[in-house]
Amino acid sequence: MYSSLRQVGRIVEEATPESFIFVTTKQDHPPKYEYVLVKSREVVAGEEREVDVLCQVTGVVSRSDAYSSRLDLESLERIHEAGIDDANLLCAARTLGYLAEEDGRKVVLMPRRAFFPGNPVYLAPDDFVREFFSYPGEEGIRIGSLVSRRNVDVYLSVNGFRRHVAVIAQTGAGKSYTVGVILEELLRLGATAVVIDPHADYVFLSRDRDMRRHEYSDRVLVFRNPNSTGRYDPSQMDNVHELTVKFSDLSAEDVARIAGIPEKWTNVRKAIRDALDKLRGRDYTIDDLLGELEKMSRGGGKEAAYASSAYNHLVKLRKFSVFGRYTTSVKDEILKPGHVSVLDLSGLNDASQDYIVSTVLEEIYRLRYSGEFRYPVFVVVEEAHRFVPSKASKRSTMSSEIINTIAAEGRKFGVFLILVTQRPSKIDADALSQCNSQIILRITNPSDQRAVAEASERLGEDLMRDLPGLNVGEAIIVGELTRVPVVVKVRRRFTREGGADIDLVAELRRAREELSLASRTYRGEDLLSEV
Ligand SMILES: Nc1ncnc2c1ncn2[C@@H]1O[C@H](COP(=O)(O)OP(=O)(O)OP(=O)(O)O)[C@@H](O)[C@H]1O
Repeated sequence: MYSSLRQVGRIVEEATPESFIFVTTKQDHPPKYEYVLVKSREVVAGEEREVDVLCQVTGVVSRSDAYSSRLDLESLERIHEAGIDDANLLCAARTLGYLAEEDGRKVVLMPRRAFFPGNPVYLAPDDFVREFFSYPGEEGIRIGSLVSRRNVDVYLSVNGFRRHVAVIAQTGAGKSYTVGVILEELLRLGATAVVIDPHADYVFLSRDRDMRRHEYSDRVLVFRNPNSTGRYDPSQMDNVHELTVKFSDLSAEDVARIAGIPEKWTNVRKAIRDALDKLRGRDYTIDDLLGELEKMSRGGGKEAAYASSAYNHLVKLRKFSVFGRYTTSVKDEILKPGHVSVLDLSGLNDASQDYIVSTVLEEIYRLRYSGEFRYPVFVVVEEAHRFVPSKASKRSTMSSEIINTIAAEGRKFGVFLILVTQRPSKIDADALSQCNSQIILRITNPSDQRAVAEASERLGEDLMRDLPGLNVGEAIIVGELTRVPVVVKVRRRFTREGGADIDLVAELRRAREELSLASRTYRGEDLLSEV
């Protein structure tokens, strides 16, 4: 099938259908992550036939008997001078599978029969590798290229998003960048998506890297809360809308929670309830509630003290002008077919963000559940551990229930989650394990590595070991998004990032220029002369 198969080794010692080792050459050995091909005989559709099995190098070891660790340096030098070179090179490889057709679709099957010692190992041709990592036409989205072969593009299965996705990495490893690539592709496919964006990382999605509009600009909407700390000027951007919540829609419990009044402060909470009772039937604002509490605090006794305490907590909320006279409608404004809507929650306290996320997600779910919204919806939740925390953290949030519901039932109603987190050990294990696919970038923290391993059955020990060694923008992808686990260099974004690392050198240079501070480069001689 492949005219120019190049042999790079032979299988030695024990070999199983899952893994084997092969001896290769020192000059030209396949590096770690490289793809190799081994031929095997398997029963496919009732017939035994030869199949080409894709395998991946998981480790490379060189060994020598002559250069023994028991010898001293002089003896080793003598061996070297005598021109003895008995080192050989061994590669460990794991099997990824062979391609077969089932119901007109390409599937990857694992071989059942062992490979045999002595069998040749070939370098896998590019076209063979490509078949594993591509999907026909609109069935795939291009995420990047193979780390080990940059000329082989990697696509994710669009249908793989049906069973939710988790994007996990430590800070700065490239999570938001990767999600940006996915959103670009979803825009191209005309998908409807809502992005929960606590740090205004996605607000420039409508602009290219040079801040120019691109062909999908009109289909990116940004909902900016009045407290946003996002570094963008709405007047210079397209499709920026205000994100607000009608204060009088909040229950007494919601108000107390958002104001940070602990549940056990029942008397203070009651003061809020009493004040709200007096305002019922009116379209009141936070100032009206503060007015009522102030009146109550002027009376005598304990009630006045509780009202005063409630006042002092609530007055801090006033600065969150997100709570106004109008609730931005999910049905009529946020959820627009074929649009990506970014909810910029930056600058709000955790409880306000939590309230907004829970109400927005509940409404999205309702609209899909009832059939009122006819298209599938992708929901990106950045900082997911803050909205759906682990049970062990003993933190309760309003949004965890709806996120767990969507994680468990959403796929039946066409709501698909992309949970993004830098703390997998801090996110609810149930929600994480409902994400059938994981895109995992660099993680060095052992407890986070453990949490990832627990949530993903497909992340074998080999891949686990690779997590700390990934570079920025490199990801291991496992699950239904790909036919076989893959290590990818995520492609460049064409849209502009919102939360990219700042160029500190350039920023300091600008500060020096603006402050007219002289900059001086020290050379070695200068320093010596000063001493
Ligand atoms: N695939 C990539 N190609 C090029 N640059 C990348 C890639 N991925 C990430 N980067 C760069 O690395 C930096 C960190 O990326 P990003 O902001 O996505 O990380 P993060 O994991 O989301 O971090 P945080 O948790 O702090 O938000 C950015 O400056 C970004 O430009």
